[in-house]
Amino acid sequence: MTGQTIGIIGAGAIGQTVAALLTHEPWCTQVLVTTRTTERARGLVTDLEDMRQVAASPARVQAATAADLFGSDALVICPRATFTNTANRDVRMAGLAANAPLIAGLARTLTGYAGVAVMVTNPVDVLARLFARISGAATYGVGSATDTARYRLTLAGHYRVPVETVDGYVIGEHGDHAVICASSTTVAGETAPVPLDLVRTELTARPRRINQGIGRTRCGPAAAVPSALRHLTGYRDGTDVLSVNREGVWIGIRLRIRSGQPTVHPLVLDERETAQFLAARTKLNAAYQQIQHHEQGEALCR
Ligand SMILES: NC(=O)c1ccc[n+]([C@@H]2O[C@H](COP(=O)([O-])OP(=O)(O)OC[C@H]3O[C@@H](n4cnc5c(N)ncnc54)[C@H](O)[C@@H]3O)[C@@H](O)[C@H]2O)c1
Repeated sequence: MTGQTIGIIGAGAIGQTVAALLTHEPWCTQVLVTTRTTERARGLVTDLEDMRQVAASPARVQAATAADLFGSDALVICPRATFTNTANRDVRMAGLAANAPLIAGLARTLTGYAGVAVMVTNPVDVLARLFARISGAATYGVGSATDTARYRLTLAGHYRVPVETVDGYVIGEHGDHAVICASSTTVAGETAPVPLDLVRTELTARPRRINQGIGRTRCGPAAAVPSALRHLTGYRDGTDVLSVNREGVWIGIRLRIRSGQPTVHPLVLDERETAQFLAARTKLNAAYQQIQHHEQGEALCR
């Protein structure tokens, strides 16, 4: 496989961290950065050039416009509209009204994009669907991978075992309707009781703790992006938990990705988990109805 060019839209906490991580990926030869102001994109590019020189990383970095990104192999979409999030529950869904027009405008600019698009902007499942519907691009949302990582860390802490010995997934919405797949979880190869209340509390507490401490979550979610791109660009085969189109609704599920081609790698769910997954689906579909009108409109950033 030849080196890949990755376009990043949005140079905030996530975009900056993703860009820095990508420059260390052996398969990534170029990173294009576009954000709301040219000054911000240039600032990030200059900082990354310095890093590249110090760290001898292979990827070149360049500021770009959204329209320049047509030539890239994959896109990372992580802008955030300016709004104050005052929600205590369903925190990610609170970005729906503000971020939907932004994502719709970008999708119109990138209509016909032939590469893979990875959505990060929240609510990620709903906005991945919006971007895919308008642009026509193969679009995947990242979110459940971070939930899965947090789940494994929590269980490992609870059982006082190395995290590598925990095998279990969080699917569904990246948000309050996340589905903890407790019935299929194993610890050191054995099924183990999952303290669901503790896990739910920690899935909420971890991002809150990060936000209170450093303003924005960045490293964990950003790391999920190169992990997904490694698989989606065909550099390496692997398993991921991504938000994809399941009968019209984008929702987090486990995928096996071989030679860049994802197939659903289903998890066996018990009755409660199945009901929760269906509830998540219903919620995500209802949220999409609120922003579906953005499928009509004008392009941004051309
Ligand atoms: N899916 C996940 O797991 C996950 C995790 C963390 C954050 N997020 C989401 O990612 C998004 C970004 O978060 P952040 O902390 O980096 O935000 P941020 O506020 O730090 O940065 C947002 C960036 O978007 C840029 N921007 C705004 N409008 C733009 C436009 N029209 N075109 C290009 N760039 C534009 C801004 O200039 C800014 O650089 C948020 O929606 C956040 O909720 C998702």
